[in-house]
Amino acid sequence: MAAQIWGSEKRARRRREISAKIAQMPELHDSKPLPFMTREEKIMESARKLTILTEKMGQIIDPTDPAELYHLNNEVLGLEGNPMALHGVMFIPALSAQASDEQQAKWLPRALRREIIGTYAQTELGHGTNLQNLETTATYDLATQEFVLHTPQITALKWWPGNLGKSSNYAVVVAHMIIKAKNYGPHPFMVQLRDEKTHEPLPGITIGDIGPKMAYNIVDNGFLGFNKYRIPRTNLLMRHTKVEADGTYIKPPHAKINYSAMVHVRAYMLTGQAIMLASALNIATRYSSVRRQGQIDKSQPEVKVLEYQTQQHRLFPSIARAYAFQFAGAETVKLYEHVLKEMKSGNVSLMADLHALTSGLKSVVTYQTGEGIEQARMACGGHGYSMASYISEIYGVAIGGCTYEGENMVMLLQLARYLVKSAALVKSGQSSKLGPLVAYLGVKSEPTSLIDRIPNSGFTEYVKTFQHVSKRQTLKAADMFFGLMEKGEKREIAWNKCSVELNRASRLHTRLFIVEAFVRRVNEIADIRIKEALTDLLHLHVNYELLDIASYALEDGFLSASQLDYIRDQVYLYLGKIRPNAVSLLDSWEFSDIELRSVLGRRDGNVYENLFKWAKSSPLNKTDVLSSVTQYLKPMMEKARL
Ligand SMILES: CCCCCCCC/C=C\CCCCCCCCCC(=O)SCCNC(=O)CCNC(=O)[C@H](O)C(C)(C)COP(=O)(O)OP(=O)(O)OC[C@H]1O[C@@H](n2cnc3c(N)ncnc32)[C@H](O)[C@@H]1OP(=O)(O)O
Ligand SMILES: Cc1cc2nc3c(=O)[nH]c(=O)nc-3n(C[C@H](O)[C@H](O)[C@H](O)COP(=O)(O)OP(=O)(O)OC[C@H]3O[C@@H](n4cnc5c(N)ncnc54)[C@H](O)[C@@H]3O)c2cc1C
Repeated sequence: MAAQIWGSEKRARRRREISAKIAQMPELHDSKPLPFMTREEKIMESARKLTILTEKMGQIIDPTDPAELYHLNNEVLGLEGNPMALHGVMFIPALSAQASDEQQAKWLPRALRREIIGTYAQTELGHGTNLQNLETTATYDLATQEFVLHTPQITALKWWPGNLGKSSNYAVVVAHMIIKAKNYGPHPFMVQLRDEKTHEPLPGITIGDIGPKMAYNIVDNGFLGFNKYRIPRTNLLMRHTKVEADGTYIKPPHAKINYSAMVHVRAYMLTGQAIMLASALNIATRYSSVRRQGQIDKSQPEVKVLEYQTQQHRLFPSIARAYAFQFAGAETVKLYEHVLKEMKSGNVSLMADLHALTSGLKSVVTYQTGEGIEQARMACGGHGYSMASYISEIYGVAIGGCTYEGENMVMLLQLARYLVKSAALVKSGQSSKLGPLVAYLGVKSEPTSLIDRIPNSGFTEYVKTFQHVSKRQTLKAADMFFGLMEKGEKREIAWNKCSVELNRASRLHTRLFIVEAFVRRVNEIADIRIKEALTDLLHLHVNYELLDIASYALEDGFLSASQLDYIRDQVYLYLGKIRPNAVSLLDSWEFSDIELRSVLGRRDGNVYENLFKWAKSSPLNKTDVLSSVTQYLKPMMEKARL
């Protein structure tokens, strides 16, 4: 199963080897539990491990393999981030995709050797989503052949970029490029921020940390201001766009090609989210198979809480989602790598499809991951609320994904643009022009769903039902939009008035893609036992998801009430079937105790001993009487007794 999850036997084996090596290297372990550290201590601890990794990485992993790097990162540095998180996730990808060959030769080897630390500075205090209204300017000075970076007012301060505050000395900065008083829109520039020897900010740069966040606090998200700060013309990233010495602007082959670093993260973060969801579920499911509370049959002893149907219903559909996200994520990364290769050689024809797909997936996956992690936390009762479970930290990090790389509502609306264009093709009889991901919009569906009507139809009728509801909602939302415009509404106003319906269409389309990716994967599996276990999980997935969106299929009578009863019964049937495999389905992800960082979810299952040991090690327990008591509470009580 691990091979299915991680993509191959070899990958699963390598993960085990890497975990085993790390287990033997105490210098790479947390020196004490992270929840007992201050933010400063955590940052220090992370930097300590990071430097050891820079020295020893080659002994543990193949540093050119992103999957091995990611695993090493999760084990050693953990999901709370590290001082170079953005260096790998965005700075290097931005240089790789947007710098010219000559620029790459100058900067990439230095970045890869970690001679310099970089980040991606785009968002500002006043604008994140609406890139067209960023305020930082890069004005070309023809006389010196330099760009002058400037922050005209407080809202133009860069705000949020990870590791910008204290760790990075370089950044890819996105600023509006102005040449001879003409604004060419946001463009990426390579900018040195700090002196390479002293790490002091360079003159003209104001920089710092934005303060503690809901989670992800090892990362020093930062602010940055420029006071007429000059950089050479050749620091504009020039793979696709060029500015010649005389100020001539050469436009890129696609207007949004400079957004590629964002698409990179959107494509890769899906598996990151799947891992966080599976981690939280692993903790909760292990704990639920140890925790005994109450009886189902009063004549019998207390049961493991995992025997309760409500507990299974809380956890198992999310187990199915974690697998589904992992499989959909693997497909998306493949597509991304293909499009990136094409893009580098000038073929931009697939960019729109990739953008639409990743925008939808990013939104649905992060939202459902957050839901699943929070349910996992509640499924642990009181102990879920303790940092000993570590689930609240996992939640805090994962839920950030709903916001970063494009706020979810906004990204769903990006997919909706693509769906509305596709709907227009269908309506004008040009269905043959539809891309493969939306081809179903042009296919006539049966008048009613055939779920429960055709024996041994596998998952086909489920997929057709998802296609039907997605198509119907897309066409309905598009009709509403076109209708408003026909009535004379301005395009943008009409769009806003339909945006809730449009986003519903985007979610349904994305959920269909996720279901199809799961079906495709199960169909490919040769090993009969693995296929059987995943088929059970897929049954739960399609029935649970369909029940969740049933109102869309009921409103036009595509599904009947009796079919809905059947679907509901199937959910209950598969909850029971999955119960014996539940812990194994999560243990198959092979997270080590070091990586999970959860006292509650340790592999040994000694929950109570571990919790008591952990509580005793709390810094508050170093002394029996705290100074808060001697200084305030004791005098208060004494005064009251007089
Ligand atoms: C095995 C390895 C695993 C590695 C895993 C790593 C994963 C790590 C996981 C977890 C760890 C946590 C790590 C945390 C890192 C945090 C990093 C966070 C970094 C950031 O947040 S950076 C800042 C991100 N900011 C945004 O995303 C801003 C969002 N806004 C936008 O993207 C745009 O403004 C917009 C897309 C919303 C609108 O752009 P705009 O220019 O105004 O364009 P429109 O007018 O709306 O559209 C015009 C037209 O363009 C099309 N289009 C837009 N974008 C693209 C694109 N990227 N590609 C192609 N086409 C695009 C759009 O669809 C329109 O087309 P149309 O006119 O409809 O045809
Ligand atoms: C953990 C974390 C890490 C980050 N790292 C980085 C980084 O490394 N580099 C970087 O540059 N940035 C980074 N960011 C910033 C992040 O990319 C932005 O916060 C994000 O893009 C959302 O933009 P915003 O904050 O402007 O939200 P806003 O756009 O102000 O969103 C507020 C609300 O307005 C709604 N809204 C906005 N526009 C529209 C619209 N057109 N239609 C409908 N509704 C709309 C949104 O849906 C939302 O409900 C990070 C953020 C976080 C939380």
